Amino acid sequence: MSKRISVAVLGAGGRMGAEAVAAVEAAEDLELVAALGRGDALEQVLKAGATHVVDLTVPDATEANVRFAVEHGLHAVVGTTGWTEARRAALTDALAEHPEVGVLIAPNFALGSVLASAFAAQAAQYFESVEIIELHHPNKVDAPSGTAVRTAELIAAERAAAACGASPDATETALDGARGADVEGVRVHSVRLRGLVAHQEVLLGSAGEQLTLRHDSYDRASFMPGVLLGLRKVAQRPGLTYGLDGYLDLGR
Ligand SMILES: NC(=O)C1=CN([C@@H]2O[C@H](COP(=O)(O)OP(=O)(O)OC[C@H]3O[C@@H](n4cnc5c(N)ncnc54)[C@H](OP(=O)(O)O)[C@@H]3O)[C@@H](O)[C@H]2O)C=CC1
Ligand SMILES: O=C(O)C1=N[C@H](C(=O)O)C[C@H](O)C1
Repeated sequence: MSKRISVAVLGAGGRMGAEAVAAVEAAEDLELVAALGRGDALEQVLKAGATHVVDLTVPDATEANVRFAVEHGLHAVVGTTGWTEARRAALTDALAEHPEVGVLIAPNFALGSVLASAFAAQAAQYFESVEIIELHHPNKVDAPSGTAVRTAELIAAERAAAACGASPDATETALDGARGADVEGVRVHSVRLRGLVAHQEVLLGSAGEQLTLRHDSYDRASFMPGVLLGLRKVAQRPGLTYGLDGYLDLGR
C-alpha cells in the first residue's frame, strides 16, 4: 500500500471537526495522527508527524493556525469562515516564503453548494436583480455565511465583467438590516432557525420571471467528500486556492 497522508484535525471537538475526524479515520489512504481542540498546543501537530492539517475552528483562531501550518511546511485544508480579502492576501505573502506548501480555503465543501454558486454566477449577468438568502442552524457564530459571501463575490465579478448595472431598489426608508447586508453590491439575508443545517437560495429576477437556485445540506456528511478531496489534492496545488471550485473541472 502506498504511503498514507498524515492528517491533524484542528477543532476536532466541534460539529464539523468531529465529522472530519470520523471521515479521515474511515479513509484507507489517510491516517489521523492528531485531533486538537481549543487550548491544545499546535506543536502537538509536529510531534505527531502530520503533513496535512484540516482547520475547522473559529474565525478568530483560523488565521494563526494556518500560518503555523505554512511556516512548518504543512499543507492545510481550511473550512473555517472569516477569511477576508486582507487575510487571504497576508496568507499569500506567507506562502511565497514556502513555495512548496498548498493551502485550500473552501467556504463550502459540499459539491452541490459549489456547483450552485458557480451556476448562480453564470446566470447572474442575464437577470436584472439578484439577492441571496442563506439559512443556518442557530449555533452559527458568523453572518453572513462564508458561502454567501463567496457566492456574492462570484456573482459581483461576473456582473462587473458583463457591465451589468446594480439590482434595482427604490427603498428610501428601511429599518436597520431590513434589506440585508451589502456584499459587493449583492444583498445577503441571513436566517438562523432551529432545525436547519446549512442552506442557501440565490434569487434571480427579471421582468415576468424568476430563477431560484437552492442548495440544502441536511447533514454535515455532505461536506466530507470535499474535505477528503482537498486533503488528497492540496499537496499538488502549491500556493493558495480559494474555493473548492479551484480543484474541480467546471468547464470555465
Ligand atoms: N467549509 C465548509 O464546508 C463548512 C465550514 N464550516 C465552518 O467551520 C467552522 C466550524 O464550524 P462548526 O464545526 O459548526 O463549529 P463548532 O463551534 O461546532 O466547532 C468549532 C470547534 O473549534 C474549537 N476551537 C476553537 N478555537 C480553537 C483553536 N484555537 N484550536 C483548536 N480548536 C479550536 C472549538 O472549541 P470550543 O468548543 O472549546 O470553543 C469547537 O470545538 C465555522 O467557521 C463554520 O462556518 C462549517 C460547516 C461546513
Ligand atoms: O457554520 C456552518 O454551519 C457553515 N458554515 C459555512 C459557511 O459559513 O458558509 C459553510 C456551511 O454553510 C455551513
